[in-house]
Amino acid sequence: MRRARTSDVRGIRDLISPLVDQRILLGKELVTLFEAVQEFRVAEDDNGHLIGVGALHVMWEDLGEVRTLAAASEWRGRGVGHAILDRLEADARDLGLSRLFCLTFETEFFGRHGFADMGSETVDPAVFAELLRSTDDGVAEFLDLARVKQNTLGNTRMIKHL
Ligand SMILES: CC(=O)SCCNC(=O)CCNC(=O)[C@H](O)C(C)(C)COP(=O)(O)OP(=O)(O)OC[C@H]1O[C@@H](n2cnc3c(N)ncnc32)[C@H](O)[C@@H]1OP(=O)(O)O
Repeated sequence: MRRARTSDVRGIRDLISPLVDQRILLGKELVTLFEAVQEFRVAEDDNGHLIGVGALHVMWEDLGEVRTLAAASEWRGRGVGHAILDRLEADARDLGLSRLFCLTFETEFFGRHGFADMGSETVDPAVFAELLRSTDDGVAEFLDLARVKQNTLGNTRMIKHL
């Protein structure tokens, strides 16, 4: 497990692209992945092939989002996802975050990691107003804004208090 490098970005795109086609993950342009490379952790096998990815995006002083978490299909059920999520949580604590959001179909997997349906949990009105200034879709999903309803449909908005 290590931080991603720019040379990983095409591999990250290839690992997630079948999941994007299945509408499990949101599609990201290559330029967006390069811009976000510092957010990514990658897991690799003994030969240096990518077997899992995951990203942590900071949204506010205390609040972050787990994004684009995926294990290569032939590696699922072998602990890769849990290891990456543990690492992202440690990164979140190091950054001073105390709440982690995610939007997912994988409610059992995240539930076993201490995430729970966030229901109507939100932020105080002053912070809400500040977050509304963001153009980031993940922030809009956290706020449950109408403009991203097509992304949130069928997914569960989950949160973990660190
Ligand atoms: C915010 C978002 O990114 S949401 C999108 C989430 N990603 C997706 O839906 C993409 C498609 N799915 C995936 O890529 C994967 O299924 C993930 C990322 C959800 C899970 O990754 P995996 O590597 O398969 O999970 P992992 O193997 O760690 O855990 C699954 C089960 O495998 C079992 N397992 C087998 N070996 C091990 C091991 N060595 N260590 C831990 N768990 C293990 C456990 O029983 C675990 O069950 P648990 O969740 O009850 O603990």
